[in-house]
Amino acid sequence: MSKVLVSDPIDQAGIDILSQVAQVDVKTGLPAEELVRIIPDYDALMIRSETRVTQEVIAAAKQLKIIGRAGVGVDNVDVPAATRQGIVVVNSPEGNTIAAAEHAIALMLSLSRSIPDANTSIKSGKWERKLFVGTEVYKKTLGIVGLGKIGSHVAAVAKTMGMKLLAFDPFISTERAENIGCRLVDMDLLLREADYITLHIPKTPETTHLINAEALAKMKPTARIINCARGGIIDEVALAEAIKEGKIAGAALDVFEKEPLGESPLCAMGKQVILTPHLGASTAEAQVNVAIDVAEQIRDVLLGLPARSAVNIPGLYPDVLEKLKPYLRLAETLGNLVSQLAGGRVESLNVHLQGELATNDSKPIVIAALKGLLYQALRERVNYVNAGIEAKERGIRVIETRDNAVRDYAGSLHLEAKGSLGEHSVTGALLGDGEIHITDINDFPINVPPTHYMLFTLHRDMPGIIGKIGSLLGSFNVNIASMQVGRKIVRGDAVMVLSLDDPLPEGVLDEILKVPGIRDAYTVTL
Ligand SMILES: NC(=O)C1=CN([C@@H]2O[C@H](COP(=O)(O)OP(=O)(O)OC[C@H]3O[C@@H](n4cnc5c(N)ncnc54)[C@H](O)[C@@H]3O)[C@@H](O)[C@H]2O)C=CC1
Ligand SMILES: O=C(O)CCC(=O)C(=O)O
Repeated sequence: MSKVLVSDPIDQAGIDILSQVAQVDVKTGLPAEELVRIIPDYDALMIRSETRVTQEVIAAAKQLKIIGRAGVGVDNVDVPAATRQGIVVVNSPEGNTIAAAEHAIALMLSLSRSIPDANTSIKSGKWERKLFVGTEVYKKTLGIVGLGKIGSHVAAVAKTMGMKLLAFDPFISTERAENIGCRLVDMDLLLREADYITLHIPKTPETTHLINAEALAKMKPTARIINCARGGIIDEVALAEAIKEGKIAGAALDVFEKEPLGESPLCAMGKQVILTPHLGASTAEAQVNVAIDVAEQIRDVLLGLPARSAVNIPGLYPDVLEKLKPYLRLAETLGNLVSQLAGGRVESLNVHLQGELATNDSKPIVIAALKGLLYQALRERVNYVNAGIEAKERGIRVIETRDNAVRDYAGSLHLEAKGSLGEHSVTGALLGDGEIHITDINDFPINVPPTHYMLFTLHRDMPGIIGKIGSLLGSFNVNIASMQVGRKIVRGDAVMVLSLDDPLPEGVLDEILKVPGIRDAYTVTL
């Protein structure tokens, strides 16, 4: 039975799903060295934001197949190291969107009405009404940095509160921003015009200290900033300084450069600063959502199925994935077949997508073909995560061509491998019921389903040759399940494809190659 380690607090709904397929060990608050010590035992790791999955943890995780982050940000996981090791990293891109957006709005309103300090004041027996006169957000300008899932929901809520909306996001169109009710502007203008700024971007090298002393100096002295995205996007030292010097009016932070926060100049500041301990996703609803979302993906991967929100393999929406699944099987089978025909080192792979396959996102199909192509070399070590990297590291050039005209099948796939021992090609398609058929080998038309043991010959089309091969196999007690011949002209070159019930015993291939008229023969195991 598979083993899953849950190293951060996760809702029981997720544990229940994992328990259907695995032994689940919940061990939270593990010191780093303890995680490194026990991780070799586990097939899957489920975390939130506390556990740091470093290169050292990944190097020790010899049988880990998947890391599930019950949340959005995967900055606590060394994703490149996981990818190199073929470990899928999944997250829950939408499970906590509403929670994080509502927390940002709550912080904005708390800042404008000093709610935390007013609460502390009254509970200490005071009645300080004058001290807590606030400002309204109505008709004020909100600058949203990052108009993705959370930023868009913040926009929708802020709009209904009568706020004017500016947005900075270099990766979305003006039209999309306008549909959400935002004016897309550059960062400089947003900093200068906004009364409130809220950050909803990932932490990347480009966004680290995006809000530094220089940016803070551009803001209005009455402006306030909210960070519910990632610590480190704001330079905390520069922020404390800017508030102290009256360059801006205040800030609310849920995330910090170092978590837990510990000592910080921000802690000593009054009602202008509100701090929460990374609570953006901490609602009952969001925790159930992310736990279920990620646990289902871990369960699927442990059962050998693809994950719907993997961050280090081509991302696919579930409905697209469902439609592509049979084609992924086709691509993998053909990749495996063509690598066995090629026999030696493959230098380039031409992937030609035909018909409806050409209209889909082709990246997963190419990855599946590479996974199949590398299977003989890497066996279980190759997967959807590392197939692209492994192919690149082996210097395999991948050429992709496409033709969306529909021919004999709704969609078909043609793979052409060039390598140290020559050139080979295979074409395959799906029948109506999803069954895979090989429709072409080295440009000879055939029509056979792939089977576990197969024999392919290239020979001269001449009387008696089929009988001779049949008798030869019979003499070695190899049973033929089906046989088909493909040729272009009568008595020219031809291919023969045999599905066998048994593997070919050693030495039989040499005997086949001695049969007059046989030019080449290949055994294939799929
Ligand atoms: N405080 C908390 O507990 C939570 C924090 N988060 C964080 O919130 C952030 C946003 O999450 P989502 O909206 O789900 O992500 P998303 O991927 O839907 O949106 C991110 C947006 O940022 C934009 N962006 C990327 N680089 C940018 C740049 N340099 N300048 C401006 N825009 C840029 C992207 O185009 C995208 O539209 C993430 O950092 C996530 O980790 C998410 C959930 C909970
Ligand atoms: O797991 C958490 O509580 C943090 C959520 C978060 O920061 C995220 O989803 O990016």
